[in-house]
Amino acid sequence: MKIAIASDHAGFTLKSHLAGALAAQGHEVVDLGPDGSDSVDYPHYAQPAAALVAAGDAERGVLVCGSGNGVAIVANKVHGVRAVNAHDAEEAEMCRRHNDANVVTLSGARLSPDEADAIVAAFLATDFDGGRHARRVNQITAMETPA
Ligand SMILES: O=C(CO)[C@H](O)[C@H](O)[C@H](O)COP(=O)(O)O
Repeated sequence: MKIAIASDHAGFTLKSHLAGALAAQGHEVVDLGPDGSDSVDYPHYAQPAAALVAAGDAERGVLVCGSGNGVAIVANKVHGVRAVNAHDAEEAEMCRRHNDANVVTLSGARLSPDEADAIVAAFLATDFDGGRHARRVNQITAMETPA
């Protein structure tokens, strides 16, 4: 799977771990930075990664900041992106099954590498349930389209 990944300084260490782990699993990882842990502003990194997902140039996105909240807010500004800050594998599974989330965001401050691996694995492995959930996701998408 082609995966866009990005972070800020507070997510850099976990992002680097995940980029390596995902590549080792055979995924095509597009790392949009940053390249180090110097202080940066998360909108500058989260937006290009989310835009790649929205454009269909990456199937999923993985974003990391200190809390996971800032990058989620940014990603959800991009039309076509449904980003969820997942704290455990069950949340990651459910945001796929019910929300067709295409971006997962993570807390670099609170998650261990093993916890993050489990969240991302569930996020990538789980399909959308469709059905009544598709109707609701379509309602969200309609909100993005000017009348
Ligand atoms: O969590 C974040 C945004 O939601 C960021 O990664 C930062 O950790 C947070 O904004 C604090 O910023 P600082 O410049 O590292 O103090």
